[in-house]
Amino acid sequence: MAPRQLSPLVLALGGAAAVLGSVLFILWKTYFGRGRERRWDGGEAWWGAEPARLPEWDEWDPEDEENEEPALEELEQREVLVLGLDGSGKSTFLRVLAGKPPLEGHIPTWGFNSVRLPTKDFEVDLLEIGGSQNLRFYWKEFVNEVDVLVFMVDSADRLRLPWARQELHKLLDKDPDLPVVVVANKQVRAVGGWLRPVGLDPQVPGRGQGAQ
Ligand SMILES: Nc1nc2c(ncn2[C@@H]2O[C@H](COP(=O)(O)OP(=O)(O)OP(=O)(O)O)[C@@H](O)[C@H]2O)c(=O)[nH]1
Ligand SMILES: [Mg+2]
Repeated sequence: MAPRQLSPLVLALGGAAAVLGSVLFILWKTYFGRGRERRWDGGEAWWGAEPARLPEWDEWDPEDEENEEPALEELEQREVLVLGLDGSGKSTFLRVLAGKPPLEGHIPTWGFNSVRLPTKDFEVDLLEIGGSQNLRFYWKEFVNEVDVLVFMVDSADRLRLPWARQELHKLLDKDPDLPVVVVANKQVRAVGGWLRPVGLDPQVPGRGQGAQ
């Protein structure tokens, strides 16, 4: 029997997904540079660093400029990849970190979304890649480029916890040394525990697990 022909719609969707992936990859490379060396040091918890504070207008004195801290462009950068299934709360997390109110309803991220947070010593770039199924394929391309992975889990979405677990473990297989923070989101709506369903032991040192 002759093999079935792929419909033009399937071909077009496949082509669009491939183009989107390539664009994502090029943008990422342009944005963060190629082959970053991970600068993780367990004793150096840079995310606890004091946020940069801009001076109040009446505090500003031009004579202080010589003693000023390095300009933002001179600061070292840290890259944080924020992944998780669609609807787990990645965009909301980034918005809240950037001091913006959460959006009403779920507006899927069809590519990526980023926030830059200055701290006293570093600039931290957080990059979300959308969690819909056709974008998950590209996640693994980025894990070796970042300093930390934040993996967002919707604690209330119990039916999809095994999928979340599977996706997380695929990423960890790709880079076993990657520092990971698992955020158990939407806990108010969840019933029961969450860490074990995603396959991580809360007692294992070296894998930070955050909970919201
Ligand atoms: N109750 C509750 N709802 C949340 C929380 N965080 C996000 N949401 C809601 O969950 C829905 C999805 O949130 P998003 O931040 O868009 O999810 P996402 O992970 O970025 O989804 P994709 O971009 O599709 O991968 C939205 O309706 C949010 O308002 C939370 O902590 N608690
Ligand atoms: Mg999103």
